[in-house]
Amino acid sequence: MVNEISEHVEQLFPALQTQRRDLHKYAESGWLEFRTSTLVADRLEKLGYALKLGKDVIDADSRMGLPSAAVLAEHEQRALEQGAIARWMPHFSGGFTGIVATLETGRPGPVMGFRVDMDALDLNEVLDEAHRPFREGFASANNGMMHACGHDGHTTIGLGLAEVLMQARDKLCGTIKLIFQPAEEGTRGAKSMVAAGVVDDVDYFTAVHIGTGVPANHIVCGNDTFMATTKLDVRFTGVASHAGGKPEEGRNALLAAAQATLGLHAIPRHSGGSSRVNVGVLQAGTGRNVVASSAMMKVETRGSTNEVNEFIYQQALKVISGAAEMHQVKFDIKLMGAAQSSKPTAAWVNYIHQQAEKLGEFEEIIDRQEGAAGSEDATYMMERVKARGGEASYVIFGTDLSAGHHNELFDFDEKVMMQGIKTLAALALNIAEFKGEN
Ligand SMILES: O=C(O)C[C@H](NC(=O)Cc1c[nH]c2ccccc12)C(=O)O
Repeated sequence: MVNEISEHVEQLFPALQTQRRDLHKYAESGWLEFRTSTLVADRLEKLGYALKLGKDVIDADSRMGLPSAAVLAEHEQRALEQGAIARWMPHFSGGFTGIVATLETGRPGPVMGFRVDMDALDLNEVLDEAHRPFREGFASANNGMMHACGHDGHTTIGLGLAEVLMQARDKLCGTIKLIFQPAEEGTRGAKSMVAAGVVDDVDYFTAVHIGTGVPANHIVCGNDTFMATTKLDVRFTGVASHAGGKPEEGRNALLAAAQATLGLHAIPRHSGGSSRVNVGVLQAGTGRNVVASSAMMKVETRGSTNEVNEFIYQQALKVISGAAEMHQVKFDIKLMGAAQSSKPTAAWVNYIHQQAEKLGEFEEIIDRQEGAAGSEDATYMMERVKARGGEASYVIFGTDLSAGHHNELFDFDEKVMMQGIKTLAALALNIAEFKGEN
C-alpha cells in the first residue's frame, strides 16, 4: 500500500508544484483567503468530498483580528478579478473563509482530522532575480501579502492528501475530516472553528507545518510546547495642541505609547517558564509641530505555559494603563488573537513515528522537539480533541529554506509537500496498526 501511495504522490508532483505556485502568487492574508478558499472548495467538491463551508465551520463571534467590512469587500472583489470561482464566494463572503471536507467510508472506524492553514503574512515579497518565486514568475501579485511561512505548501498538502485518500477510499475505514483553516497568523482563526464544533467528533487530530528550522528529510512527530500568546491592538487618545505655543494644553498620546513600549519590554520574566513581549508596530502623531493626540500599537505577549503568558498579559495591562495615566490620555485595548500552549499525546507521536519509519523517506525521525519559540492556534483544536479523550499532534516536515519564516525572501523546497502527503496518507490508511500505546 505504501508503495502505491508513494508512486501516486510522485506522479502528482508537477500538479502539486503548479498548485502551490498559484497559491503563492495570489497570496491572501487572514480572513481574506477568498480566492484560495473558492479554489480549494471547488477542487474538494470535484474529488467527491462532502463540504461544510463558511459559517457552518466558523463561529462568527469567536473570530479575532477580523478586517473591516470595507477591507473584506475590497479583497473579495480583488479575488474575483484574480480568478476566484464566483459560485463559492457567498459561503466565504464577510470573512468566513474556512472549509471542512469529509470522507465517510461507511466502515467502522475513528474520525481522523487533518488540519492545514491557508493564510499569507502581511509582508512585501522581494521582487528580485535572486529570489526564485520572482525569477520563475510566481512571486506575490498582492502588495503587502506574501506566503512567507509555507501555508501555500500546507494548503497544497491538504489538497494532495484529499486526492490520494479519495483514490484509496476503499482501503480506508471510519471518517476523514480535512480542515482548511484561515487566519493562523496572529492566531486568529482556529478558536472560531473549534467554537463551531469542527473537531468535536475527532478522535485523532494531526496538524502540519513545514520548515521552522527542521532540516530537509527530517520529521518532527510531535512539536512540543507551543508558546501561549495574546495579541493586542492598543490605542491612546490625547489632546492635540500647538507644540511651540501651547504644549501644556496637549495630552501626548505619542509619549504615552513610547512609555508603554519601554515598559512592556521591561516586564520582568517569570520563573515558571520562558516568555516574550513584543511591540511590533507603533504609529503616532500627525505633524512635527503638533502634540500628538493619537497613537496605535500592535503588541503581543507569549509564555511557554498558559499561566506564564497570563502573568505577562496582566503585567502588560498594568503598564499600558500606567502609561496612559502618566500622560493623562485615554486608552483602549482590543484582543486581536490568542493561542494556548499544548503538547502532543505520546501514543499519537509513537504512531506517527512508526508510520514515518515504514515510509523510509526520512533521514531522521524526531519524536518531540520544543517549538522554536513559536505559537500556533492549532493548539485550540489539539486541546479540544485531547479534552474528549482523543489523540493529537503537530507534525513538522523539515525542508531547505531560502530564508527564515516571516522573511521577504522565504521559499522552500517543494518536494517536502510529497513527504507530507505520503506521511498523512499513511496515518489514515494504516490506522488499524494504531494501538494507543504510549
Ligand atoms: O503568534 C502567531 O502569530 C503565530 C505564528 N506561528 C508561526 O509562525 C508558526 C510557527 C512558528 N514557529 C514554529 C515552530 C514550529 C511549528 C510552527 C511554528 C508565530 O509564532 O508568530
